[in-house]
Amino acid sequence: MSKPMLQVNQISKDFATYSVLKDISFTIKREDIYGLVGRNGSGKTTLLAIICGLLKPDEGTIKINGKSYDPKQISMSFQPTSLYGYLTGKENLYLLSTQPEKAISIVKTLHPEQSSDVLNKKVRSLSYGQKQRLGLAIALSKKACLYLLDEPTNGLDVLSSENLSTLIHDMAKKGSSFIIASHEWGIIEANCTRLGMIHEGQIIKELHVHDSKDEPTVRIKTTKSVTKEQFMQISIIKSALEMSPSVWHIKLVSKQDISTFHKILTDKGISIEEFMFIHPTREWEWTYQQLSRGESV
Ligand SMILES: Nc1ncnc2c1ncn2[C@@H]1O[C@H](COP(=O)(O)OP(=O)(O)OP(=O)(O)O)[C@@H](O)[C@H]1O
Repeated sequence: MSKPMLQVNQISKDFATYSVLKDISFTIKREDIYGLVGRNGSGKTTLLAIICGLLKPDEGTIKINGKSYDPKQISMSFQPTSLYGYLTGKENLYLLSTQPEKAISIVKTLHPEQSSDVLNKKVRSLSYGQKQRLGLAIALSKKACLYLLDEPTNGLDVLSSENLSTLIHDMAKKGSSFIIASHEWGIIEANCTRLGMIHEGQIIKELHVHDSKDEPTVRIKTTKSVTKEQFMQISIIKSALEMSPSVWHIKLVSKQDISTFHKILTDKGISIEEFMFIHPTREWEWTYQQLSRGESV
């Protein structure tokens, strides 16, 4: 097993009397794309700011490749509000990026058709999404081993989001790691290899996306009402959660069980009118929605 590239050890942070982060620990390996999810105010930005050295934790340590690190090894996405409005996009890149030519090429990659406007117009006349592309280009052009992207798809159109995903994948394949904090499940599903859910100052759940595909979840709608006990008597079912009347999320013990799933249900007298696979990150989306509504999970 490869060694962790990033080690976050027992990080705590209070603002006045409010504990934002409480004893947070997790690790990231080379090429991981780690999705940090949690409702507004859960501490995602605070954690990213601590990891990149902008904010000091009250307790805990951050290590990269087993050593205390130089913040130069980390690149955090640049908020579009930090750009200079009276300069053009290109002038901002020359001022704020350590590799402006690379940043220009990233702007072109994100949205080829609009890149000339984004690079040559004064930033104050650009839309939020166009400024976001400049911010991303500044962050992604820096030579770093870890990239921290805070809400990277805010304001981006579909084309720019898709191109951003391709760019992230390409960089990860070459050895870069990412932490992406986002409320937008499209970017999480398209990219993340691991997820961490932050709630009340702690990471309460972690998911290895690839591993969880071994225990697939299906969403079914039954023609008649079925109880949880009936499902749980079936040996290939690991868990059953009723989402709404007759709509269930069923986790199977193994992906091999998919081929026999229909037949076993039919043998037990359970017929289904709808069936679909659920991507592991989508299961999380429901948990996240429950948390956002203030429900316990
Ligand atoms: N400098 C600060 N001083 C005092 N409180 C702060 C400061 N920065 C953040 N907070 C508080 O810490 C909590 C966590 O904020 P943070 O921005 O980290 O959350 P977040 O998960 O990134 O939220 P969002 O999803 O809305 O971006 C919030 O309650 C916020 O008000």
